[in-house]
Amino acid sequence: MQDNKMPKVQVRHLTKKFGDLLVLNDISFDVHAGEFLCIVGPTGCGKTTFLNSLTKLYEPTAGEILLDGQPVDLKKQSIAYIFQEYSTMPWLTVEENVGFGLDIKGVPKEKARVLVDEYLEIVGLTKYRKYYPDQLSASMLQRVVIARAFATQPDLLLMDEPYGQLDIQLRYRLEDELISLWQRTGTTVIFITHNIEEAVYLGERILVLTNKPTSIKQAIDNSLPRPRNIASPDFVKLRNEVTDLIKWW
Ligand SMILES: Nc1ncnc2c1ncn2[C@@H]1O[C@H](COP(=O)(O)OP(=O)(O)OP(=O)(O)O)[C@@H](O)[C@H]1O
Repeated sequence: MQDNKMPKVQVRHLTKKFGDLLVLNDISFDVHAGEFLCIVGPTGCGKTTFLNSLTKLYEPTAGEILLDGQPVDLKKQSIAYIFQEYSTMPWLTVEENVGFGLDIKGVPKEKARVLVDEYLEIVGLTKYRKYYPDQLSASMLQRVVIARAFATQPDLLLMDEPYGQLDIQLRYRLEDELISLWQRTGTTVIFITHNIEEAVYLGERILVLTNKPTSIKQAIDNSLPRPRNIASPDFVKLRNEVTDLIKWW
């Protein structure tokens, strides 16, 4: 049986060097099951290196990352990854794109069909299930990617600046949809962004990173009630606190 108190992710003394370049410098933190954690840090501080260490693309120079108390093993544990570039497959329809991760995981066809239907419905794409990516708008493409990630019911969802290129209105809408999916599914999410307002809008906790060699400058709890209002005095106060911590300029 799973220990409910055990953190979902345990990062212990994670250090990563490329040759002589020290990028991640002895980083330790936990992510709780079902938490939405935002990480903000300056350009080039090693956010992608951190995610690549989580997904085992890079071996840490020192330290370790545990998922559910075990060293990450992608054969047994699933990590979904959403980044800025739309990673839809142009030769597959919307429903095939959403089902792709389930196929890879070997989910039986009937169960996969039910999950695809459910997640298409949640993101409002049921009507477009037979469309191909080049027939969709930017927001619809992003919804396909989100539906595909959540449908696999991952142990952990990593998001790397997914809305960095989108216009602001669309970003707000997609952020709200993301929060409602997260609340509905209880998925553990690590969300990386340069955007302080986005981090305060989304995160239950915000890790602020330093410049390279990167360590954690501060972890800030964010218990602002949802839905959050970016113009409310409490929101602005917290956003200013995070901004003050980040003297990148
Ligand atoms: N495979 C690699 N080999 C050598 N150096 C690398 C490698 N990957 C990353 N680096 C270096 O590590 C540092 C951190 O890069 P990384 O891409 O992780 O930063 P980032 O915080 O994600 O950047 P950005 O904010 O631009 O997305 C950079 O100085 C980069 O040049």
